[in-house]
Amino acid sequence: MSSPPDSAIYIPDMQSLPSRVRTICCIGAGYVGGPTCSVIALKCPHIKVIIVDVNPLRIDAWNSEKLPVFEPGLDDVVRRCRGRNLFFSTDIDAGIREADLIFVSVNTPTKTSGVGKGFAADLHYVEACTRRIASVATSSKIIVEKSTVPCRTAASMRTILESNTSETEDGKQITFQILSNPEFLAEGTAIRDLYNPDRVLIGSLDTREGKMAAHALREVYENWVDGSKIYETGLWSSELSKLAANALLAQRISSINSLSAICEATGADVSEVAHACGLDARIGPKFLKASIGFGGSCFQKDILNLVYLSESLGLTEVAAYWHQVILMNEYQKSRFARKVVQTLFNTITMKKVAVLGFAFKKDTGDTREAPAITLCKSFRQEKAFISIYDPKVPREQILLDLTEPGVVDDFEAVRAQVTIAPSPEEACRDAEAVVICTEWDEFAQKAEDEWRGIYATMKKPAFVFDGRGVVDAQTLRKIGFRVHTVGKGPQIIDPIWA
Ligand SMILES: NC(=O)c1ccc[n+]([C@@H]2O[C@H](COP(=O)([O-])OP(=O)(O)OC[C@H]3O[C@@H](n4cnc5c(N)ncnc54)[C@H](O)[C@@H]3O)[C@@H](O)[C@H]2O)c1
Ligand SMILES: O=c1ccn([C@@H]2O[C@H](COP(=O)(O)OP(=O)(O)O[C@H]3O[C@H](CO)[C@@H](O)[C@H](O)[C@H]3O)[C@@H](O)[C@H]2O)c(=O)[nH]1
Repeated sequence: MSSPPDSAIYIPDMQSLPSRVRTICCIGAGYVGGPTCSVIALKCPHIKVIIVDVNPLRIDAWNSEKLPVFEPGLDDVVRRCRGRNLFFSTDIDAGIREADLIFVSVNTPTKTSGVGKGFAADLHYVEACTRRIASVATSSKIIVEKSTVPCRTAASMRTILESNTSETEDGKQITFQILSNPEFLAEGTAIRDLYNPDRVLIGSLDTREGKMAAHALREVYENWVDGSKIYETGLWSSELSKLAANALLAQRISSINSLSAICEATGADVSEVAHACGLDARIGPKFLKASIGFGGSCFQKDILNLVYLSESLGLTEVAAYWHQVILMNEYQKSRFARKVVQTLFNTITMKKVAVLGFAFKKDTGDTREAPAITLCKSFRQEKAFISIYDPKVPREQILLDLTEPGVVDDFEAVRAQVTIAPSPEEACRDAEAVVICTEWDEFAQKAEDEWRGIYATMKKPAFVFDGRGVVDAQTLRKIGFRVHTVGKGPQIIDPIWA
């Protein structure tokens, strides 16, 4: 450390922040870090992008022909940049040292033990990255929170970084600026969303250095995003906006799903109700598709996080309000599972149930919080035989998802009860019911003849439970199927009109 000059207040000589970004390191090569930083590499050929991860298998896969994440368009992006200005590596320290700007894009799951268990975000991966950056950085850097984090996480990161800063070789103290830049991509449309985002949010401290750092990140995005779509806010607003956006989106789904229950009981049609409501420009048509419930790694986790934040702030009513969105989602899943059992004469024991689709939505192989898991687990409890077909989810992943952790011999029990079919036709052969859990195009576009073929191989009466509203119920009924579609009740003829 350089010694302070005599009789003067010691002000360390600070190494200024990089004003232009030349090298980016992304810590976390997952569903967000991989696609996001691959697109940055594609759109910014003058920037070197290094994506690092602790998981060597994941990095190997990113460096192979079979990427660890299935996402339409992603293969092409990676093929065009990998080895040019895009690199995947397990050498986290080298990546940190080389970068001017570091994205922290690690997982922030819900805590499973300790204080806040079941609600709060587990921030230990974020903290581990922050400490690693502090201990190995040899130059000033811009640190960007890409992970979804609770409001004020940047303050903790800042404290850790400032308590551990070192000096450059020529004795200048290195500095860090933290930005919040939450990611809004949805899986299945990630590349499209990244090419053409509704907005890019950059939160910074309201200081000269904070604004400079935000400007440097803005310049990266301006290589392909119109400047008017880049919205700069304070750090805490940016962090909270991410949780708020997911809570508002999920709330719409729980709202329409709650209405789907009323539709089923009255004979109203939820797709007509959604369309009628969505025609109001103030409501809008998107995100009003009734389903067996929302899944995915984000909605539930982020709302639980918001609930925990509200509780911690003593805002009990606010916490209860948002918690209801999750409770409604649980209700929707269990309501659908109950409907299957009730319709099949109150028992599915020893019956074969075909499940079409296991991913939490179409165009992804991701099964995190997939409603199909809840449904299949409840069919398992009813002692049904389950045959599952999904075009993208690997067999081992499905078996793992259906195994109860910590239950002795459950893996073998799952294998005895669950089969993974190579096609929808195979899954449905000899089944008593078909349950559609994911809206894959191949189910929606199945021709009448193909359904006829499926019908011929099933036990009779043959039932279809459409949890996504994707099949043409009338055509299927014509073939002979008995069809239940979420949000569509039996036509009740009121005696007045009969
Ligand atoms: N999945 C989505 O669609 C999505 C969208 C927007 C935001 N987010 C948020 O982005 C974050 C990442 O989500 P994801 O789906 O990419 O998670 P993920 O689990 O797919 O990827 C996270 C990666 O981080 C790695 N990692 C963890 N700790 C590390 C460390 N200390 N050093 C190096 N690597 C480490 C893990 O090995 C893993 O590969 C989460 O906070 C999530 O809420 C996710
Ligand atoms: O009208 C709808 C829309 C969606 N869903 C379901 O909701 C879940 C989530 O879908 P979606 O939001 O499209 O996918 P995610 O990849 O989870 O993306 C959400 O979560 C991400 C992670 O935070 C955010 O970045 C995205 O903006 C946000 O849409 C899926 O199970 C969908 O099937 C419905 O049931 N009805």
